[in-house]
Parts: sequence; structure tokens; C-alpha cells
Amino acid sequence: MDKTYDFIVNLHSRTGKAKEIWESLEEILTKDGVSYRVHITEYVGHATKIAEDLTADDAYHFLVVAGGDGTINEVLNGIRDLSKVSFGYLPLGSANDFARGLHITAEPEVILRQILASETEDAYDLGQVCCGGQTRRFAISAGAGIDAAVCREALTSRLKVFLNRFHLGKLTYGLLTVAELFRAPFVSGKVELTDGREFHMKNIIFTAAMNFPCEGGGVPMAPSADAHDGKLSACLVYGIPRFLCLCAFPFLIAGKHENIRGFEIVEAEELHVVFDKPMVVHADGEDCGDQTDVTFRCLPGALHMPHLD
Ligand SMILES: Nc1ncnc2c1ncn2[C@@H]1O[C@H](COP(=O)(O)OP(=O)(O)OP(=O)(O)O)[C@@H](O)[C@H]1O
Repeated sequence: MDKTYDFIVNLHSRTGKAKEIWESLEEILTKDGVSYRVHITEYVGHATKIAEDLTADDAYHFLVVAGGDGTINEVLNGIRDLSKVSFGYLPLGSANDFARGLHITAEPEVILRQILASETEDAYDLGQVCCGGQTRRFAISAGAGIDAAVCREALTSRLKVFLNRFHLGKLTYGLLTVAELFRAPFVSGKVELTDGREFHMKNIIFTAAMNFPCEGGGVPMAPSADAHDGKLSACLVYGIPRFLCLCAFPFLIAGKHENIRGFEIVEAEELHVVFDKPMVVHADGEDCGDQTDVTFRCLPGALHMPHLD
């Protein structure tokens, strides 16, 4: 099989730091005589278009995404048929929750060499969110409520740009979360799981459907989420006063929130959530609008990645 790699690169990831890392990676590709093409993203949403165009035929494709979690989500939502794609990943973002979930900790140069040397693939679950007439895939998490509102704010946050300069980008999420906690509307709703369980929720803070344990730059919403089990782990937070929720955040950040009042972690192949007022919804931090009816679903083993030694 012709192994030409298509690199989809977001030079704007990590507030532009990705550019210099990518330049050193491209030197390796040139020096090693690798057969490859580079597709640099030029605007928000471009990675989806690039992936759509690359996978429009019936051939098998070796894609490698170089960027952050937002770029991964865009590419995932452009791929026509996931079963015909090998999905390599070079973490160049600021939150890097996808890399964290995969336990990819090596330097990008090392990961690149591992991808190029890989002969086999590993399959991982993905998530899918359906709401407001749209269907989006997600790799890490999707959710409604405060975490989604924070993602919306973070997309345009000057605070993130500022903090990224000091390698403190993930602090953005903490600061924005405290602000959102006290300005979010009071919403009630119901969650139905595939096994028939139902949760009736008042004063919903958020519902986060996790494929990997962490979102928001390492916050372990569902510490035991496993992208090999065919299920999503949902963290439901509701029914507690907001100041108590704020007091519980250190436990959330430490991944010790499971037994705290107001925090519930449930596993399911699918969750259907209905709210009495619109809540902000996100998929991997990408804004899915304000919605009242949302379905989160697991797509077992849908993502094929080069096995890294
Ligand atoms: N040329 C471009 N100009 C401006 N924005 C772009 C461009 N190309 C891509 N983007 C946008 O940059 C956003 C953020 O990129 P990405 O997620 O890769 O990096 P990050 O925010 O640093 O990482 P993380 O999501 O892990 O925190 C993406 O949502 C994408 O739409």
C-alpha cells in the first residue's frame, strides 16, 4: 500500500507555538525521505474541509493531525469513513487532553518517529453528540452546562492568549469556570440511560459525557473513563448550591469527587438529556449552540490510530 502521509497542521495551536515545533518536525520528514503532503489550516473550520476533501474517495488514508484538541475535533468531523483512515496525532496544543487520555507524553519528534515506524493500529472509541439537527463526533468529551459555557468563552478569551505566554493556558479554564458558576441560568432536566435508568435533575451545573478521563486541560471529570469499553462515562453535577459546588472543585480537580453530594458518575452506551431551558453544548470544546434536547452516544472502536511503542 502506498504510504503517503497527509499532515493536517494548525500552526496557530498553543497560541502559535506550534509553528516552530512543526518546522523541526518537517526537517525530520525531509531528511528521512518520507512521502508526505502538508495541509496548513488557514481559518477556523478549515481542518474539517481538508479532511473532507482528503477522504472523499474510497482509498485508505494515513492522516496525521498536528495541533490541539480543537483541531482533532475538526478533522474527526471531516473524515467521511473512519474505517478507511489511520489517524496519527502529534500533540501541539495547549490543553492536550486527547494526548493525556492516550498517555502520549513523549516529545513530538519522538512521537513522529513512532508513527512513521508503526506497522499496526489500535482502535479507540469515539463519541457522537446529536442536538439541534446536527451530529458531531468527539474524541474527548461533549457536555452541556458550565463546562460548555467555559469552552465557548475560552475560544475567544484574551485571558487564554495572555496566560499561554507563561505556559499557564489551562489556568484559563479554572478562572472562567468560577465566573460561569455564578452567572449561569438555573436549569432543570432529565437524563435517560440506555439501561433504563433515569436521573431527574434540578439546578444543573453541568452534564459531561467523557470518552477519556480529562477535559479542560487535565480536569479528571470521569477518572475511570476508558476509550476501550464501548461506553461513555458521564459526570452529572446538579442539586447543590453553587457555593458548595465551588468548594467541591478542588476534589473535582483531584479526581476525588465521585462520592461527593451533587456529583454523580454513570456509564452508558448512550445518554439522552432534556433540559427545561437551553444550555450551552460543546463537543471537544467546539461550540454546538444552545440546546434543550441532546443525545450523547459512544461509537465503539471507531478510531484507528497507529500503534506507538
Ligand atoms: N489559520 C488559523 N487561524 C485562526 N484559527 C485557526 C487557524 N487554523 C485553525 N484555527 C483554529 O484554532 C483553534 C484552536 O486550535 P487547537 O485546538 O489546535 O489549539 P489549542 O487551542 O492551542 O489547543 P487545545 O484545544 O488542546 O487547548 C481551532 O479550533 C481551529 O479552528
